[in-house]
Amino acid sequence: MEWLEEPRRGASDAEIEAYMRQECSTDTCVANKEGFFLKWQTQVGEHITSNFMNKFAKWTSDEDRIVDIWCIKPMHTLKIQPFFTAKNADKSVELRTKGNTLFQEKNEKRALIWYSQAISLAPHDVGDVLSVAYGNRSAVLFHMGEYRLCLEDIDLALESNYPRKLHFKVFDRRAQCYQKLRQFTAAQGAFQDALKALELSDIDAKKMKMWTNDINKRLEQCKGKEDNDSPVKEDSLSYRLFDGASATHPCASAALELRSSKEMGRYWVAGRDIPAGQVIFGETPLSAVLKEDKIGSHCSTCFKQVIAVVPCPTCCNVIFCSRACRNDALATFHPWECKHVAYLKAGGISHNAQIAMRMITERGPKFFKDREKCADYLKKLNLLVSLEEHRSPTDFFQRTLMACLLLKVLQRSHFFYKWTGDLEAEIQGEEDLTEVELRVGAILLKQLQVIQFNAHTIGALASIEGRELSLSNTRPVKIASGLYPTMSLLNHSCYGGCVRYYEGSKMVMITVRPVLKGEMICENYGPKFTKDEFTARQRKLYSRYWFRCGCEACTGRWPTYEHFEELSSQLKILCPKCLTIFPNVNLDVPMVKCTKCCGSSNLSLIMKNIKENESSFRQGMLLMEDWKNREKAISAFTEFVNLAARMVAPPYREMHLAQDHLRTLIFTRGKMHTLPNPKSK
Ligand SMILES: C[S@@+](CC[C@H](N)C(=O)[O-])C[C@H]1O[C@@H](n2cnc3c(N)ncnc32)[C@H](O)[C@@H]1O
Repeated sequence: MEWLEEPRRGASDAEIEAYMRQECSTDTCVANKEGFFLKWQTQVGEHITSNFMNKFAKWTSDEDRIVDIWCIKPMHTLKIQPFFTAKNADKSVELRTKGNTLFQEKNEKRALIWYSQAISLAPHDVGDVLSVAYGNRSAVLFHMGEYRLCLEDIDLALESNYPRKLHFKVFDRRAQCYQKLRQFTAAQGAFQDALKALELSDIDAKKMKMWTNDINKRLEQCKGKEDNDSPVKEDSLSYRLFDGASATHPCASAALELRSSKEMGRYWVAGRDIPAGQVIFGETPLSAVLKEDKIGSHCSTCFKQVIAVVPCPTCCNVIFCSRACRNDALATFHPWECKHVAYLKAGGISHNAQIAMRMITERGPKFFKDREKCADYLKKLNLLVSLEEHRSPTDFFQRTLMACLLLKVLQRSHFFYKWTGDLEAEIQGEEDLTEVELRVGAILLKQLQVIQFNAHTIGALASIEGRELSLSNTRPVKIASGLYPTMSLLNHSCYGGCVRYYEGSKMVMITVRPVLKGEMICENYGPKFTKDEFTARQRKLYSRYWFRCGCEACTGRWPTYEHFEELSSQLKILCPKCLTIFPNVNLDVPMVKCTKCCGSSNLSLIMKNIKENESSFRQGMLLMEDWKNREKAISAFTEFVNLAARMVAPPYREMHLAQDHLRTLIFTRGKMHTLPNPKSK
């Protein structure tokens, strides 16, 4: 196995780049080098001869690669273990009791945390540990004014065997939630239920009288009142695609066209002039997975920050924000991941490998048994670059081994067949791949290649708890990563033309400068010309995405912000008629003639317009200081950019600053998250 060694001092650029490329590629496969995967890779690698590698290097199909690696006997010595935090009734009761104390002390926020942990740890199939924890948490949520979440907890408590003698309490709470939500008909029904349930309680006569009076009083308050029947629709679309939807790619604007070239692969261009501030994509991911550090705080299905945890009935590894999201996960990906995700993480597998796994588990076993569906699915995957032809045999070896590990875990999760009760026989049998297993293995391998170059981070802006809401008090946070096949066809430019924000996992892409008809629309993959030097950008892009960037910022060697001052006196002024740069402008001569269209223009008038337009920029700067004025600031910067692009060619400092601000401001359109305040306990 020939892995490149870390280059020594004095190594050539080519040697450094080749090594960096190998390391970046490994990072997309293996996240934690201390995990067991790399050790297993070394052990298996010891059994690989140069003959084997020569043959392996020649394969052009992923199925052949899987078969080859699967046939290496020593790789089957790896024992796949279920590894997950199981339920614990005693611990759950202990945590609930702590929650009770905090609630009595009116520390609702902390009580909510303890109750949620009690719920996560409570067994789902025995006694009333779970239901009582839900019932208690519903009381906290009621006091916090979270009426919808309170209603959900009451349903969950009742679903999970809440003690009959206490039903009157949760029915009364349910009725009060409806009352607060101004749903008086439902409230009256629930108060009646509470009165009936009182008969099953074991409270003494005095308390019974008190409860009956209180419930009747509240019931009276609801009579004759009109229901508020316009519940807020949370998930309605808040954007409109510029020019409507494309006929071939419904999540893209009709103003976009797909082109391709040998050097650039496929890329999107503007089919007509597109101004700044327009929505050009709105796409839901093919699959997406939460980042590891968000698993305890965000919903594994919809990625929302969770207020009241709804757990998996079996493991304590993941959380959901609602029954709907939990049920969705249980009906799709989670049963196959539940007992092994923590094991895979211990192995050190990358986030990309987790996405590859999710792409299989989400679709479920039935899907992969259907040959035609799989062929269609592969066709879709094959539309995305995998740069197969540029991969080294060692890269393929590592990626194939990772696909085999994921396949082994799927086998152990009984993805392919039902549990037979004989573990030894099962493990033995699994060494011979069935047709479906081989198909899934090959798809896993393809996915691992594709995700490397096409995955997007799903991010949001987070405010800091207890601090005033302002841009300076927010931080961008990475929530998840996913695969967006249509948007993935956007190529990179160090001077990107569009930015994104997220509505849940839906990615919305907006132009931040005008793009003329026929021009390529690019996003920025990370290295920006304003912040990163040319050589660093080139190296990063080559190592991570395997291409040499030839964007205008690279070919023109545009300066970073740090060196902009030297440029300010050399604005590249454009002919207002044909947008060609006037060469050798002399500001002392009032009229200037365009070398392309031969039109004459008044230079001092153009300069005056440029200065006037900069007042929109300054207005944007003032507006963005106030959180409430974000949309107004977006409008001011957008107006500035649209006009500036017709007067001055980049690089133009204010233009790029405005685009940076637009990026931040547009990000605030997504759902805000909160980060704990480091100063509070
Ligand atoms: C997310 S894909 C973009 C779409 C891709 N061109 C295709 O045909 O599917 C990323 C890959 O596209 C290529 N790419 C992106 N930007 C490029 C650029 N500016 N010049 C050349 N190739 C680029 C690189 O191979 C990169 O790994």
